[in-house]
Amino acid sequence: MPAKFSHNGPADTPVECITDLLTRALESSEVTQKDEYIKKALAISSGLDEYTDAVSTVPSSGCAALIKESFHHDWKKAHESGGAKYEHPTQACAGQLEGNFFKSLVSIAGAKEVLEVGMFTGTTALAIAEALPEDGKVTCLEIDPYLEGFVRPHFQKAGLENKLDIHIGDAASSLEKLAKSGKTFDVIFVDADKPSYKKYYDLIFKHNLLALGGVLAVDNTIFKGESYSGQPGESGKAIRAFNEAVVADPNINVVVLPVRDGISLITRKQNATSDRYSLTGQVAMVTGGAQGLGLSFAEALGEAGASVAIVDINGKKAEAAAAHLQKKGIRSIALQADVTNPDDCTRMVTSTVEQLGALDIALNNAGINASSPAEETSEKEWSSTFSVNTHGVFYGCQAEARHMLSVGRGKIINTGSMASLPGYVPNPQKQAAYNASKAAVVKLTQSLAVEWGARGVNVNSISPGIVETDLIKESKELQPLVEGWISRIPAGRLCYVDDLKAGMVFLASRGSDYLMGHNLVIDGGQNLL
Ligand SMILES: C[S@@+](CC[C@H](N)C(=O)[O-])C[C@H]1O[C@@H](n2cnc3c(N)ncnc32)[C@H](O)[C@@H]1O
Repeated sequence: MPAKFSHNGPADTPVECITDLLTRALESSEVTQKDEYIKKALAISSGLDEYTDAVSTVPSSGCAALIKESFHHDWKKAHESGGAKYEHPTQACAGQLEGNFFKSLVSIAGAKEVLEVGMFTGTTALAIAEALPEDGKVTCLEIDPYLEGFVRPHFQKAGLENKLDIHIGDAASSLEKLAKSGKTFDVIFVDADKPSYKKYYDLIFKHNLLALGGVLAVDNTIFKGESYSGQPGESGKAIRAFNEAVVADPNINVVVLPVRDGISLITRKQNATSDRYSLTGQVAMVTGGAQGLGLSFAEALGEAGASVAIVDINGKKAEAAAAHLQKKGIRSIALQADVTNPDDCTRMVTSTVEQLGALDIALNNAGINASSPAEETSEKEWSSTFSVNTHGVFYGCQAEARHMLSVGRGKIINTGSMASLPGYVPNPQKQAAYNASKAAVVKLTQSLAVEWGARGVNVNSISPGIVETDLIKESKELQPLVEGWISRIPAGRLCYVDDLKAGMVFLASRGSDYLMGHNLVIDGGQNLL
């Protein structure tokens, strides 16, 4: 009797053919026939790994040498002589096919940062390094210090040492340390002690170590069949529990591929709308971020998951603001820069990239607001207003775009003002220079959006209404104006900072990918009356 399969047809895969042959062998009472079935089944199973290796790309000479050395190293002696922590089994080396698999995965994912949990002799790490771009890195976590000495010379020989970062120690504490550094990874490969898999999985997602759109690959998730058949040992049981927990996680998609001992590919669900507003793993920079609206915007970006560089002309205040964000658990740095100086703008971008690893979001928010009757406005007030509010925004955009265009993505947001709107002029405040400088910001935003949009860089602006700040609450000159303003605001009140924060996150997130050159006016409807 042939075996029965869920598709109701004849055996269709190597495993089904083996199953069919063994079923026939079991049921056959004729010894020669039984042997014949078993031999055929054996030929299929024993030839599979060799065949898949043979018809997949030949590994580089560096990878081939490392695999060979991993299989032939005297691990018993290495352990007994006090070198290696354990007597590693040779089969711990994932081998040629997995090296090939990860090489392809890294290329398909366009990965730059890869994390391997459980390095052993680094054969997969080396294949990954070969596939990474020049500035890519494979970070390897390994508990046995002996293996670092084994692996490094091979990377050196391949000229790839600059792409290797090894952390020796228990993987769980290394993951905690990496999380503190704010790093995220495009591909993570978990292949260490099986009983700790669930712990590693929880740490990876708790600390957002997997970049948005990244892939987590977990090895040995079929675990010699123990995951679904027979009496599993400690590791088999752990893998069973791990697989059950992963498939029940509503936030991810998982597929278990029967590649060698099973590789699970796990990705975050991409269809949740809320995912599009997450800034997890991204790096933002906010000019004029040390106080007021700039600091609130920086807070909003940090609360949505971004690391934040606070840039301000006042370095001390920038440091205090960064410390304030750090206390809230937001990874933050402070940079002193004068946005009216193009060199400072270039430096704030390079320092952010150097210290935080990227620049995904830039908010050009530094601005000044002076008032005077137009007929009396001094040349100094006029030029300083334009110098900070308009020239500073342009120099910022320019420096930011040079970086963002080179990586093909980025979000630039400029702080405009309700005062920029064509049909509205703030009244009775006399601030012609300010109004004109902010109108220029909006036109600049539209122009840059048109120039850079197709190259992956979104440029938009945000124009807040009259925000209820301490300055307004405490100013004797402004207080009498509040009632008049409110009478012309359909929302019936001044704007709260919280009214603006979500708008800022929207402009910074993938949620606004199709929004270009838009001036997001959040003014309670004031410009309509
Ligand atoms: C299966 S091997 C890794 C094979 C490797 N990924 C490859 O592709 O060839 C497992 C490795 O995990 C390491 N390991 C085991 N427990 C660990 C732990 N708690 N923290 C870090 N590494 C650990 C072992 O020393 C061993 O080198």
